[in-house]
Amino acid sequence: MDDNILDKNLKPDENQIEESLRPEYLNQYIGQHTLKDNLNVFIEAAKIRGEALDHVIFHGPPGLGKTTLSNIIANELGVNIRTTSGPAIERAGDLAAVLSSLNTGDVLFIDEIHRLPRSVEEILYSAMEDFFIDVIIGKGDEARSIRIDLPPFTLVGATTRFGSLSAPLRDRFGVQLRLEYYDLESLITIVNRTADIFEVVIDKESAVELARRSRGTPRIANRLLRRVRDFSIVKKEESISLETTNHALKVLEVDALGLDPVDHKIMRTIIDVYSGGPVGLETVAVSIGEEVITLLDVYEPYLIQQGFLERTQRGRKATAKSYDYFGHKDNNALF
Ligand SMILES: Nc1ncnc2c1ncn2[C@@H]1O[C@H](COP(=O)(O)OP(=O)(O)OP(=O)(O)O)[C@@H](O)[C@H]1O
Ligand SMILES: [Mg+2]
Repeated sequence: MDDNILDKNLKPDENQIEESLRPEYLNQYIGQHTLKDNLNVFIEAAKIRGEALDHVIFHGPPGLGKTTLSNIIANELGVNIRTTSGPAIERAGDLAAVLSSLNTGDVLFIDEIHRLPRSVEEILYSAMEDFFIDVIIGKGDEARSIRIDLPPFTLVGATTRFGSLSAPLRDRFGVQLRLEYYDLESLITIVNRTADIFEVVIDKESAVELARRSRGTPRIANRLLRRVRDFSIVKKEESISLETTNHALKVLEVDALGLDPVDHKIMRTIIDVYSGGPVGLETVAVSIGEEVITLLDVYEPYLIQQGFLERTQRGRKATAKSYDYFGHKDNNALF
């Protein structure tokens, strides 16, 4: 398949489509009820107090809505948002420049915040805690440090790897929110909402099927819907049928549980080659020719959540449930 449904790197046109699908306010945001309720209280309280919202960190697997929520925070507060990302900020000076351009109450969104270089991260400590930064001007004997005061602002961070954040950085986020995989009902609502925006009609059972096979992830639900829509258009359907949905998902190699060939390779390797484990994820990655990071961020969390994979001190293990599902000779039958 040339086009991986799970790919995190969006093509330019896809980027635009994602933008067009982003809910702008909290009341349009589907699912994640506990998180939403909490966030709503913090936002309302900040507005009543007339103060900047406490710093917020969103963490969880890709495509669940971290970037979307960061933008929603700025919209709800009625402030400007500056967006950057960990890998984009190479030097302390880059961050100092961004910070000193903020206005009172603004949101600074740092995506992939776990990838900030350490020297840059250290600048954030005083900025987050006491709203100032110390900047070194000049070199050698001439070097001196000057203090720049910052307006109160809200740092919003997003990460797929909460565990990789250093403790000092993590502790400076007063609000720490974890996104969970979406339940079926929320995903059905998301599929129907996206269908409305795309101006396509979809059968009820097709929406359920897409929701069921989208790995609890809105981004995947939206992508699958786009692909299925293409099949439906070619067949000149008035409404996306279940038959077309099933056919498209088969062609896209998405199995009945939303798992793809890489999931299958991971589990088959652990079961067949490593007798069910425990085996290090690095070893599995090498065996199947995928990057460890991809397995860690994208594949493993869902396999664990579905009860197929277990993380132990000595490595990953296949569960009894995974033997039931993946242990067949002919796994192609599952697609
Ligand atoms: N609760 C939701 N309701 C409707 N659409 C949603 C919801 N959450 C996310 N989406 C849609 O899913 C897509 C992916 O969301 P988003 O970009 O916010 O994910 P992310 O967590 O930032 O992912 P990544 O870790 O890859 O950066 C967006 O197009 C967004 O509109
Ligand atoms: Mg994002």
